[in-house]
Amino acid sequence: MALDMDWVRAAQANTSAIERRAATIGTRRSLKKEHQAAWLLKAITMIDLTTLAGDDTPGRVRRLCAKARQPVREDILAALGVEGITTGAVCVYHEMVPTAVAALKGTGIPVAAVSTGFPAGLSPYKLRLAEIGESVRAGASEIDIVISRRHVLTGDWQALFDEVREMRAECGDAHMKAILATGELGSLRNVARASLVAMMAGADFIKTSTGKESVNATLPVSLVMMRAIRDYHERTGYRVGYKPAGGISKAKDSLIYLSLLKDELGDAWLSPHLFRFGASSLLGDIERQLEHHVTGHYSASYRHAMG
Ligand SMILES: O=C[C@H](O)COP(=O)(O)O
Repeated sequence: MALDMDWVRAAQANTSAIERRAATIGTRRSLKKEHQAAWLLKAITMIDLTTLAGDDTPGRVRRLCAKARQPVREDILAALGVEGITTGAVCVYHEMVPTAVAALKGTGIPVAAVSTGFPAGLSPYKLRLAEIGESVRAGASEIDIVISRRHVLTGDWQALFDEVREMRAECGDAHMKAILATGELGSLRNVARASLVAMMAGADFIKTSTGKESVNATLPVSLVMMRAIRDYHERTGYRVGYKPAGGISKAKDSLIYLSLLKDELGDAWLSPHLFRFGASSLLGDIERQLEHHVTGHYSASYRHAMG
């Protein structure tokens, strides 16, 4: 759609009310026993299993892909009466895309590539756009772009809109997740406005963080972004997905995010098509909790290594 500046300017965020609401989220619901196990299995299907490190190697990426195909030990799944679950996607840097695509061949698990000068988004604009096409041609079917934070910080919504729209066009058939890097946007009001502009420009998902900012996914930010998604759906009929990313490493936290998602956006969003966790180590803790559910014992976390 066109950039609707009246709508963008009208977006506000009452920080103290949002923080109060966020503080109660983890205290209101408690999932036990098989309900907890079922929600944790659901969470696994929504993980973008991620490795974004300078020392990534093909071997590490292949091990991560093996984990994406078989995220939980077979005996634990058998005891739960479940089979055939996988993570939502595997997320890597461009250079690792061909390795991940080959390792996931035939599984239907998509490969997501971080792009556009990730994480800072400050390389030459033309190169940032070209990077998207390179990753799509290498086989990535999901592209996680980073926005120029300065457009938000200077209130240049038109520049942000144009940038995201051009990036969306470069993605072609690939799904685009727009990383807002909320920890660098200065205020929750800016988060609300940037979320709206990214959706107006065609983002399929809005994502909190690269995982490299000093503050990554938080509950207050999630509340603001989910409400922007709800608002956008109510006004346009389009469902945009949500991806909190960075620092989500505990099974308990994943349940809190899913409960917030259900409260704010409803059951339609409880699917990998509309919700993902960007996380490198969350799966290990979830597997550990599932093992505890089945055996009554906790194993050491090193037994649930990711890569
Ligand atoms: O998008 C995903 C993040 O980079 C992962 O962050 P994490 O290593 O804190 O889980």
